[in-house]
Order: sequence, then structure tokens, then C-alpha cells
Amino acid sequence: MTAAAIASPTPSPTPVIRVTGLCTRFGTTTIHENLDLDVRRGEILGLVGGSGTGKTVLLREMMLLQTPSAGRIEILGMDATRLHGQRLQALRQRMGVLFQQGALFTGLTVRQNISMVIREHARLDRELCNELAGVKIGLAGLPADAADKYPDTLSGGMIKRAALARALALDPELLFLDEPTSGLDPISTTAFDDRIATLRDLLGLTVIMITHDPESLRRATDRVAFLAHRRVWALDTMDALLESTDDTTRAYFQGVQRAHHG
Ligand SMILES: Nc1ncnc2c1ncn2[C@@H]1O[C@H](COP(=O)(O)OP(=O)(O)OP(=O)(O)O)[C@@H](O)[C@H]1O
Repeated sequence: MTAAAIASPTPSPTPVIRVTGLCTRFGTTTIHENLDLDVRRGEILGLVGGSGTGKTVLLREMMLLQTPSAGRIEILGMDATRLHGQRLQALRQRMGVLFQQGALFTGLTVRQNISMVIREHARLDRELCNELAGVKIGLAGLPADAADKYPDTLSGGMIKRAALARALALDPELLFLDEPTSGLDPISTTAFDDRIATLRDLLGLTVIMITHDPESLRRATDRVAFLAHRRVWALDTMDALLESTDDTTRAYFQGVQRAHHG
């Protein structure tokens, strides 16, 4: 027998996020029922599904901002549903988030917006926090002179990047993006997606991204989780999902493609 024949298969690496048996109910409405999802370290995972299928709620549950009705969420090896107090806070700090609105404080410059987050969590003097904020601004792909501008003087694409810089403020291991490129033109969207891929490579981030944009899904993601019928209905590469023979999956992705191409 050859060595290859007796070698055991490579074990799949432990996921950085493992969701099992997740249920989410609001009153009598069930949004998720026995939903399972594994997120691999270092991947960019797209999260898609029809309106109201619970993408944002699932994202919030994985970020420990919302408690599911039932089920288990393991994050970075910890049973997150059992964490409280300081340990919960410490785990949250290992995650960065960019919500759809990007909400920056309009009365603060870009640098102040970011440095404020660093100062809240680290015992560093103001000057060092400002310097660190400058590093994040560069990582997000903003020109240095954007640092001292106020958000309402920036373009839509630059605001997204400023919000990205803030999401990177605490050196997260997990980055959650809720429709990060909504409202951006195709060129800015491509540039933003490329930046996310670069940051993943550079910083070893794991990225979970909700988006409706099929071009972004194809370009930026390693795998896509498709939510339907209250669970993760399909999980595969975008190319594989586009060729799926399953009726629900095919109908969704064909609809998304049609909507995108007008
Ligand atoms: N706190 C809440 N209380 C009651 N219902 C809620 C709450 N949060 C979300 N929902 C409901 O849960 C469902 C899923 O919401 P969610 O925002 O996750 O959908 P989504 O898949 O992100 O949709 P979209 O693509 O339209 O943004 C919706 O019907 C929403 O109204």
C-alpha cells in the first residue's frame, strides 16, 4: 500500500464561527429554524437571501449584539451564547463591523471618529491614538488628507472607507459588513471589494458580508451562504450556486442577476 493510500483525509480546520440549531423568533414569527452555518478562518463569506430572510438578524446574532431564541454560536473557539460581562466584551472587541448606514459622527473629523474608538478601549495617550487612527485610515485606502475632513464633506465611497477604517480600529479578527457597497457606483464598488480582499490577505481577517450585488459576490467572496426557508439553504462558491439545479437556489440567483443587469 502506498503512503498516499493510507494517509487519512486532511481534517477540515475548526471554523472561526460555528452556528448550530439556531432559532430566531419574534412573537409568533419564526425567522430562523435550526439554522447551521460554519465560517472558515480567512474566508470572505457572502450572506444572501430574499428580503426579510433574516440576514441582518443573523449577522447581529453572530456579532453577539442580539440573542437567538435557541441554538448555539461558537466564536473563535468560545461558546458565545454562554458568555457574559467582561468576557463577552472582550470577544466583541475581536470583531469589527460596518453597518449599511456607515454612521460616523458628523461633528468629528474622520481621524477623531476612529481615534475615539481606540481611546475608549485602550489606555493610550491621545497622540498615539491619533497616529493609530492614521494607520487605519491608510489601510482603508483613504488619502492622508481625508483624515482631517468632516464626514459630510466626503464622497459616498470615501465615507464607506472611513467607516471601514473605524471597523478596523481595534484590530479585529472578524469583520462583518452589512451591504457595504450599497449606493456606490460600479467603479467604487469594485475598488471597495478589492480593498476588502487585500485587507483579508494582509491582516488575516475573516469577513462575513451581506450584499445583493452579484458582481461583488463573484469577485470578492470565497463562498456564499444563501438563506431561504428559515435556514442556510445552500452554501458554496458563487459559480457553483449560479449553476445549481435546485429550484429555490436557481430562482433566487437568476432573479438577482436579472435585477442587477436591469
Ligand atoms: N427586533 C425585531 N423585532 C421584530 N421583528 C424583527 C426584529 N428585527 C428584525 N425583525 C424582522 O425579522 C425579519 C428579518 O429581518 P432582517 O433585517 O434580518 O432581514 P434581511 O434578510 O436583512 O432583509 P433585507 O434584505 O430586506 O434587509 C424581518 O421581517 C424583520 O421585520
